[in-house]
Amino acid sequence: MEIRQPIHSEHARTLDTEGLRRHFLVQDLFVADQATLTYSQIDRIIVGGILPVTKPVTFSAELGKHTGTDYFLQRRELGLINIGGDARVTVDGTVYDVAAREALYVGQGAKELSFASVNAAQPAKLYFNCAPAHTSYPTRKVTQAEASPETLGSAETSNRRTIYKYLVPDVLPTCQLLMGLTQLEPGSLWNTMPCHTHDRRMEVYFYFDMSEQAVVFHLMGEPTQTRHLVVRNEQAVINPSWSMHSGVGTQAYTFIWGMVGENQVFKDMDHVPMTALR
Ligand SMILES: O=C[C@H](O)[C@@H](O)CC(=O)C(=O)O
Ligand SMILES: [Zn+2]
Repeated sequence: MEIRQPIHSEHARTLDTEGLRRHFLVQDLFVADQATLTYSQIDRIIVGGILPVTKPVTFSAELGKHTGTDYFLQRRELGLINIGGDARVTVDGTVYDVAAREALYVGQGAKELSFASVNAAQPAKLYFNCAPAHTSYPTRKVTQAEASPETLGSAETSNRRTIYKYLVPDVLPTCQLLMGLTQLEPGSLWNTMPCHTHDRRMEVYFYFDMSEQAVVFHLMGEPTQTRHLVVRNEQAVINPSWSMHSGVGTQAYTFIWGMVGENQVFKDMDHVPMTALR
């Protein structure tokens, strides 16, 4: 498990390209027959990917050492969204068939988890966020139709997109984790502009559905001290609470957002006036 320390906004201002990438960018999320995990000390979120190909992937007993618990989810909850082929996820003996663009919430206390691809030629790709939890809510699958889609933006401003809210209080209870997926329409390139912060929650963006040539210029930093990261397909960015988060691509793309922190009100955002951006 890779550990990322938290970072002060005054430190972040001083970083060059390599420094920004080292602290905020998560690369190589999907490795065949493995689970990759990056543990950020910002709200103690764990960001990861699971790519089962020739055999099911399980969480090793070693992981409990990192969390100081008997097993990985003893005091944690987990949310995943499948961006690959059909998956079969087994949680303490119960099998969940998780197709492309479906999500699975796994409640605190789940002991035995196994992640398999239904067809090795079209392996499942499970992107997940995992956060400390204080109680156990039921494990449940959420389909895209259940994820209260909301389309906003316009072609004129190149930001026409649909936000699918999978793991939000309107759909199911979680301790703190919120997760969803935003899909841009062809020809639209911008996400989350006009932009916002939410001092009460941190947020991770994971970009995918991109060709090898495509990049997203992910914008972050204090609104008066913006910086950018060049992000490629299937890479994630850790955005601290003080950071705005937005992006513009060379082509349309899709991204998964995940938030943890103080409250679960999706609309609780501090909108940044366009005139304030530097
Ligand atoms: O706090 C909420 C998150 O930043 C995202 O949901 C925003 C987003 O998907 C978008 O505007 O496209
Ligand atoms: Zn946000």
